[in-house]
This record gives sequence, structure tokens and C-alpha cells, in this order.
Amino acid sequence: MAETTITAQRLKELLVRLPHECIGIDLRGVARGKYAKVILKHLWWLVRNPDTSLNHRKRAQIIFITLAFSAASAASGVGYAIYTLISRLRARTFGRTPVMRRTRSQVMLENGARVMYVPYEENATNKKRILISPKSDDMYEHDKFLFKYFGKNKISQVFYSKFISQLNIISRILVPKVTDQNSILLIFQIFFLVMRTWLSLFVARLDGQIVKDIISGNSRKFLVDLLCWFLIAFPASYTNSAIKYLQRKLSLNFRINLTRYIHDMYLDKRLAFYKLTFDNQASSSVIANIDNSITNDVTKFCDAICSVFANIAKPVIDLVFFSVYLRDNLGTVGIVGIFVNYFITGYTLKRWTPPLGRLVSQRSTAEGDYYNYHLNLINNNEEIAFYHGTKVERTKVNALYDHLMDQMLLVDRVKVNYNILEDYVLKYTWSALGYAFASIPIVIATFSSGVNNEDVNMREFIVNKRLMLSLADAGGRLMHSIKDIAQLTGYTNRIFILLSVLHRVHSNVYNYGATVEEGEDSSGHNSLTSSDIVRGTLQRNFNGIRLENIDVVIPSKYGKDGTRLINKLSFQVPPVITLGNGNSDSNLNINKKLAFQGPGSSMLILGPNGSGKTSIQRIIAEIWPIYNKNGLLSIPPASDLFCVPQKPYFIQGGTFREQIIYPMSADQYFDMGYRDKELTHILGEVKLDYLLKRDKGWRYLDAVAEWKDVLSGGERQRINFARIMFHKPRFVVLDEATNAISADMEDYLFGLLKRYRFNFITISQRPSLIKYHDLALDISTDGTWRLQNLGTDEVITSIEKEIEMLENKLKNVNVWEGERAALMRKLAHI
Ligand SMILES: Nc1ncnc2c1ncn2[C@@H]1O[C@H](COP(=O)(O)OP(=O)(O)OP(=O)(O)O)[C@@H](O)[C@H]1O
Repeated sequence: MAETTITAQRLKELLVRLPHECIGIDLRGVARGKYAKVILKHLWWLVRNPDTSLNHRKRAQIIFITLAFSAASAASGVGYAIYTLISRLRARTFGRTPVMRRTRSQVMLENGARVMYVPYEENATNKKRILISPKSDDMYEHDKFLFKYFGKNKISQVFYSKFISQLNIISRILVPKVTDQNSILLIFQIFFLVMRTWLSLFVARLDGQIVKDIISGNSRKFLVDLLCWFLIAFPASYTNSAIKYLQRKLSLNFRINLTRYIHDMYLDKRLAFYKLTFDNQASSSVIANIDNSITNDVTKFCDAICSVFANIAKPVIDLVFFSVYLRDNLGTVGIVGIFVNYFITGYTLKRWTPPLGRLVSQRSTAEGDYYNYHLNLINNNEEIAFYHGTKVERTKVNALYDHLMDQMLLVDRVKVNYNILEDYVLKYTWSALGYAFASIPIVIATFSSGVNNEDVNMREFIVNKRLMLSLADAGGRLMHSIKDIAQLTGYTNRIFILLSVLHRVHSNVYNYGATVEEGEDSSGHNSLTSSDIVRGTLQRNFNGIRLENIDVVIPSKYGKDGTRLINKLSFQVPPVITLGNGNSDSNLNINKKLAFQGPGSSMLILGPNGSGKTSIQRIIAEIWPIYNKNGLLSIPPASDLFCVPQKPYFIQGGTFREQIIYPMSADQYFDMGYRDKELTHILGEVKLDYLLKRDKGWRYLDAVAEWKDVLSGGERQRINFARIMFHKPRFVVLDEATNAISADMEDYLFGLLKRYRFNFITISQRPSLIKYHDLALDISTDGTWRLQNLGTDEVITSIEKEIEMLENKLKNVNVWEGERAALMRKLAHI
């Protein structure tokens, strides 16, 4: 009992003595419950009063900052715990949010932004809100010039750096405005970096102090310092994880900004994703493997830029802080010596840095090639299996893999020598120098005074050594980042190429890769003439499809002088009914005739393979240019025109419903109030309703599959007709849309198009389709063409001529049968 009382008494004494030793406050006579209040008041007084002891004031500042940080850490922890508790309680009280019928949904806001609710985690009822801000066309128009004139208006050759200039342009995408969320994150990151350095400085001093306390046997001071050590551990650990989190968050935010910027240009009505193939950089690895560039390169670039920022900012802040502190201890000469050492090391390492930027870029290319080949293999597995092409595919895929491995090894191999040099210099030489520099003040002090004050010397040495090592570490990290910068240069270059090609293709005056002549205008600036290459005229919202004097030319670097498939093509659907002589000829002079546009007119385009039939569809769909100046294309509004390509297309991983309504999205379908009943009716019309009668019934519409593999060739083509029936466009262009369909079904489907009074242009090689059409455009391989009105005398005469020719051939049948019988007899003898 007596012992307990003594221990309690000692503890009380310690509690009173500790604050007295630490900040000079006398707590004798103060009630125990008021300790905290009195101590805080005293601390505040110490901080505000410059006349107090320096030691006490500094300690008061440290305790205040530590308390603030600890309070912030505790508040965020408690806040998070309360939030989790409330959400759980709410879920328990009100039950889970009801399951939505759709997997995802979206709402268009007044300013054009979209809010999407996308399921996340395993549980489909948990939906994440995603805001997609509206696209600013002005911003893209403005940025286009930055990319177009990149490197052309250098102010000074000496200070010009391609890497910095590229990074400067890309940074506008990463941090669009000063008040952006990313700028705030950057400021926070810098704050925590400064905090971290300040804490390291404090820890170094505390470390020295503790060693001094131990050597001098001052147990009270030792206890006080140990308490400070534990207190400082709170903010120190919080700071480090905050830096890591902010770096990751910033990298993800950069990635979101950059990817959205790219998607906005890549996927919009200007069809950059298609036109890219004609760009003069289309064969470069960045564009050839654009899927890899958009997904992998963007990620790597964002990670690299954030880690380089942290890797440079951290040591730079350390260097500034530590050197200011060390200057007091080591003197200016010591600090200058350290920095001279840094510069020499930096220069040596830079000289020996391998070309990592180029190597990293090559490795990225190899990764893209290998990945793409596998993708191609999966997409064409059936075809390859039919051809028994395994051997050649395996050789190719192995070759690509070996090349990738070589590239990966090459990067590591060139790093080996560099790493040896780096380790030797940074780890060992620098620490040896650190010891030497740290001992300078002690040696000088001992020498000059002749007294060897061991515990003070020990404290100074420990502090100096720790700071020197931290300084060496900071310098080391700075030197390491030379390597990171080299890698970042490679990624920046790839992203810059991607963005500049996208801007070029997205431009209104895209020249489809034609070589642009450059001249100088009167002001001495380069004047580009790319707008002079595509000179045809386009008229939209026309009540029909009209081509006038259009030269069909394959887009290439030769521009209008490229391969010409068809000369001066002119036609109009619905056709022009002429007043007067009524002669239909091959060169329609539309202006002189009166156009009659009735519904349900049709035209058949016939011609041998490679004559340019599909190219006409490409011109109508505006994906190929009209080079000649007098060429005029008039097309209906986009909602009235539907082009069916030769190769049926099915969206990946979509439901059967999504295949029928393509290019409408499922969200739009439901939002517009469509019902599955209508789809069933349409499927009945194109004779595909038997699919719904299979075991799945109506659920078949919701089934998700790889529809391009599941459906047969004929079924795939009939889905195209279902799409036409669903969208009900006024004008349809069909490219070989029935070549996998049986003759009776073909007859039925064309009858359907007629019944619903669609205007259609059919591209085919089957003259038998003539009977469903009003006009026939016959294209020859030499670029000439002939337009016939299928109801005219001329056509009837040509058909009669054909019948006469066939009858003449039939007259020889008796002779051929005689020859056949003779041959059979000869064969029987053998
Ligand atoms: N992107 C391109 N680059 C180079 N040449 C092309 C390109 N696209 C098409 N061609 C060429 O243009 C020519 C016409 O192609 P198009 O697809 O219009 O032929 P088509 O008459 O529809 O043939 P088919 O009846 O076989 O479908 C072909 O010789 C083709 O090789």
C-alpha cells in the first residue's frame, strides 16, 4: 500500500517536472483537471512572446505543429468512421436501393454534360456516378494550332528543349485551369513534401539530442525527448502516406483528363478513328497500334510524370532545407563543396545515361505489336482454323514475342552498367564524403579550443551525419531521376505524336495524308496549303443523294493525282425525270432538268471487283474526300441516310437487342420509350423471329454473346435489314448486303424495302438484282461508267439482244451433246 502511494507520488512529481523542464511552466498548485488548459495557454504565450527562452519557444512551436497534425489525422479518422456508420445505419433502416432495370443509365444535363450511373464491384446495385462534361469544340480548335506550329516558332535555339515544349503543351490538358482540382492536389502535395522535409530535419535534431542525453546520463531530458519522438511519429507517418496517396490520385486524374481529351477527338462525327489510316504517320508504331497507345502509353505517361514530379520535388526541397541548416554547421565552404560534388556527379551520370527514352518507346512498340497479333488471332480464329494456318501464325507470334523479350532485356541490360556506376557513386562515395564533411566542424572546434567535449561533439556529429546522409540521399534521388526523366521523354514523345496526329485528322481541312507544300507568306511565316487539296463541295440536307462530276480517287499522299477509280461520276437518287426529249443518258446535266423526288426509288451499282463500287459508298458516307474542285456531293441529313457495309458489324459483348437497334444505344432506346414488341415485329418481318422461339424466348433479346460468331452469314445480313426497318431512314446504301442470302429470301427482302418505300442504292455484282431497281449504274475497270434507266426502250432492247444471243448459243446444244456422247464411249473403252 505504502509502495503504491510512493509510486503515485513519483508519477505526480514527474508530471509536474516534465513540463517544467520542457517549456518552463510551474504546475505546482494547479488543479489536475486544469493542467491541459494552463499548459496550452503557456504554450501560446511562449510562441507569441519573443523575449522568452529560445529553447522553450522552439519547443512550444514544435508541440503546436505536432498537436495540429495529430488533431487533423484524428479528425479525418473519426470523420470517416462516422460516415461509414451513418451509411450502414441508413442501409439497414431504409433497405438497399432498389435494383434498376438497366445495367447503366444516363441523364443529359442542361449544359450538355452527361451523368452516368455505372455499376461497380460485384454487386450490380452499387452504382457510381460519373459526370462527363460537355466537349468544348473551341478548345480543340485552339489547341490544334499549338500542335500544328510546334517547333516552328522557336524564340531561342539555345534555350529550346523539345521535351519541355512538348510537356508544356500537354500540361494544359492535364491541368486545364489554375483553379482545377489537380492544381489543388499539386499544392497539397508540395505542402506535404515541405512538411516531410521539416519533420526529417526535426527528427535529425531529436536523434542527436537523444544520443547526447544518453551519453551525458540525463534521464529526465531523455524522457522528454523520447516523448517528443513518439509524438512526432504521428504526423510523420501521416505525411508519408498522404504523399503516396496524392501522387496516385494525381496520376489517375491526369489519366482521366488525357483519355477524355483523346476520346473526344478520336470518337466524334468527324470519324478520326477511320481517317487516321490515311495520315502520313499512319505507319508509325504509335498510330499503327493506337489501341495500345491510348490505353497503355497514356497510363505509363501519367504514372511517369507524377513519379518524376515527386522524385524531383522531394529531393529539391530536401536539398534547400538541409543545406540552409547545414550551412550554419558546416559553413559556406562545406556547402559549396557538397554542391560542387553534386554537379560533378550529375554531369558524369548524365553522360553515362543510356538512351532510355528511345529504348522505352521501342519496348512499347514491341508490346503493342505482340498484343495486337494475339487480338487478330482471336478475331479470325475460325478462318485460320479452316486454312490450317496454325504453323505460320505460331512462327509469327513467336517471332513477335522473342522481339518483345529482346527489347525488354535490352532495357535491363543497358541499365546494368549504369546502375553499377550509380550505386558506387551515390551510395558509397557520397556517404564517405558525408562522414568527412560531418566531422569537419568537430575537428576544427576541438583543434581551436583544445577541449574535447564528447557529448556535445557526439550530438553535433549525429545531427550532421544524419543530415549529410539525408542530403546524400536527396542528391541520390535527384540523380536517379535523371533515368526517370529519360524514360518520361520517350512517353511524352509518343503521347505528343498521338495528339498531333489526332489534331491533324480531326481538322476541318484534313488532307488525307497528301504531301503539303510549304511556302512563306509576306510576313515571313510558313503558309500551309493543305486546305487546297480537298476541293470538292458538300451539300447537306438535300432531299436525295446526288453526285455531280465526282472523280473517285483513292486517298493517298498524292492527293488528287492518286489512283483514279471512276471519272466524273454523276447520278441522282431519286432520279431526275426530264421534260422535253426524255432521253436518259450517261452524263446527266441536272441543272437543265426538273427533279422529281418521289419515295421508293432505287439504283443498282454493278461492276467488276475493285472497280470502285464501295468507294462510291465511302464518298456518300463522307469518309473519302472529293478532290476535284467541280465535284459536288449532295446528301440528306444524317438521320435520313443509312449505309450498310459489306462486312456486317456487331458490337462486342452487347445484347441481341443492341445489335438490332445499332447505332442507337440501349439507354436511348429505353429513354425514347421503344418497346421490345416493336423489335419482335421487325424480326418477324425479316424472318428472324424463329430465334425468339428458341428455348430462351423473349429473353433472347437480353442475351449477351459474341453475335458475329453466333449468327450465321445469312442471319447476320438479315440483321442489317432489321436495322433498316428499325431506324426507318429515307435513304439506304447497301453494299453486297444479300450475297449470303438465298434467292427466295433476297426476293422477299427487296420486296420488303419496296413495300416500306425506302429509297435505296444497292452495290452488287449480280445483274439478277436489276429487277428490283429503277436505275443501273455500270462501272468499268477503266474508270468509265454508264447510267441506265431500267424502264427505257434502250434497256428493253439490250435485254432482247441478250435473249437473242442466248438462243443462238442454245442452237449448238445438239452438236455439243453429240461430242459428249463420243467422249463417253471413248472413256468406257479405257
Ligand atoms: N484504303 C485504301 N488504300 C488503298 N487502296 C484502296 C483502299 N481502299 C480501297 N482501295 C482500292 O480501291 C479499289 C476499289 O475498291 P472498292 O472497295 O471500291 O472495290 P469494289 O468495286 O467495291 O470491289 P468489290 O466488288 O470486290 O467489293 C480496290 O482496288 C482497292 O484495293
